[in-house]
Amino acid sequence: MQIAFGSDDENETTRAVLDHLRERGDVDLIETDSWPDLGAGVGRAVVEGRADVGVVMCWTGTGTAIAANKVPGVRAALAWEPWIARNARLWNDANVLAMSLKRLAPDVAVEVTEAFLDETAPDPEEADAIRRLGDLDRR
Ligand SMILES: O=C(CO)[C@H](O)[C@H](O)COP(=O)(O)O
Repeated sequence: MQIAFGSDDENETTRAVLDHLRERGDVDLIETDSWPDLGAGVGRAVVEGRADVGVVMCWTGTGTAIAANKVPGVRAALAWEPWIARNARLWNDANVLAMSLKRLAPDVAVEVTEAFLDETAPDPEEADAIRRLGDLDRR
């Protein structure tokens, strides 16, 4: 699996997530300390096919999620617990995971990341809703 990863700061939580991502696949590190550029850079890596999924982190997780979602084709989801991450994949076909590097403990952030990566395909029952999300990119 190719994973694009970007974080605008570094701490125990980001290091734990990055270590986990490196166990799960090849990591393309997007490096800039500007969170809008970071979110968009990870988003572009995903929609341009250089990565299967992306993971973004900033203090809140929200700024990088918003920036990633500005890239047409990105479905970035902010998650803080595994259930949210898993269902963002299943029900929203999320292709970028966003997390707060300040508010998640390292083990929780790794569990959230694992849940996100473990779900590899959306729920077929959500196909129509996911198609409608794609339509919004084209309006
Ligand atoms: O959480 C964030 C954006 O949502 C940023 O990480 C936070 O605002 C710090 O950014 P900067 O160091 O550029 O001021």
